[in-house]
Amino acid sequence: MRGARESSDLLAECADLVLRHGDHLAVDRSDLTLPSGCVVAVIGPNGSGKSTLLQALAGVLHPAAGVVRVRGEHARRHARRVAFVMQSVPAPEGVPMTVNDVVTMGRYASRGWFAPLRSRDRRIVAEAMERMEIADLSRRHLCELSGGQRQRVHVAQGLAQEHDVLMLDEPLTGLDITSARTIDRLIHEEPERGVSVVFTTHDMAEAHAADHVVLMDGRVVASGAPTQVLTRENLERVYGVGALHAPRGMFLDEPHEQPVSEGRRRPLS
Ligand SMILES: Nc1ncnc2c1ncn2[C@@H]1O[C@H](COP(=O)(O)OP(=O)(O)OP(=O)(O)O)[C@@H](O)[C@H]1O
Repeated sequence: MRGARESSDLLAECADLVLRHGDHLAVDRSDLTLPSGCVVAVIGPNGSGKSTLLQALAGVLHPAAGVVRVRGEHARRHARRVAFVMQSVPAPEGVPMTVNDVVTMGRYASRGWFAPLRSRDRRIVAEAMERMEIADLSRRHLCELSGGQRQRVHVAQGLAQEHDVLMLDEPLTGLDITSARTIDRLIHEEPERGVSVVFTTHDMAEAHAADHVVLMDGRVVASGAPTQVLTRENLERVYGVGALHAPRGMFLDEPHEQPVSEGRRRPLS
């Protein structure tokens, strides 16, 4: 696989990728190249293969055909360096785990399950909780938290790993503005710390604010800068003509309108 960029600039390369869940074809033959050190948003309708693609990039789903490379390695080999936060994990009933316990589990990926925690591990856990603004909840049980608080706990668990890629499956879905803002800020801060971020979303404004967008519809339909991907033609092809009430600035190929995002970043406020 050879693109315009050198492999060192690339987060991921997929060639002739086919992804299945058992007999079900979820992602048909697709090629994809993702740049490193930036924010990648994966968008598309329900069932279009966004989560499935993320699972393959995270190395937890093996391709039925084709190759997925992350930082030049087979995705499975790179999986240890990926913090993967799944979509709305339910709180386990009757399991008395505190927020601190759950975030600390993030350390086991690199420390192993039985190695005693060192002060560095505790510091990393504390910092992850600070960043997700859940330090005051650290002694609360997971089942006592709201959905948004729980989502922040799971993101903090991902942050507590030694990761160079953060993958988040619909991290903002169903969240109140405080939780969404905290996670949104983190998504856009991570590249400054050398971490690449890939997340799935249904939020068009979040896609506009990303550095790179992948549009899915049972395969990769388009991939590139938001201005190249979020065009009227592409979005109508995937979501259907006239299916969307298009707010001002939704189609980035219509320059007479003011884009939702200006510059690299459009923080939630
Ligand atoms: N574990 C599974 N077993 C069988 N089929 C699955 C499984 N997970 C997903 N699928 C199917 O694979 C296809 C892609 O699903 P996927 O979850 O990747 O879509 P998505 O774009 O993330 O959807 P959503 O926006 O609704 O979360 C869908 O048709 C879905 O029904």
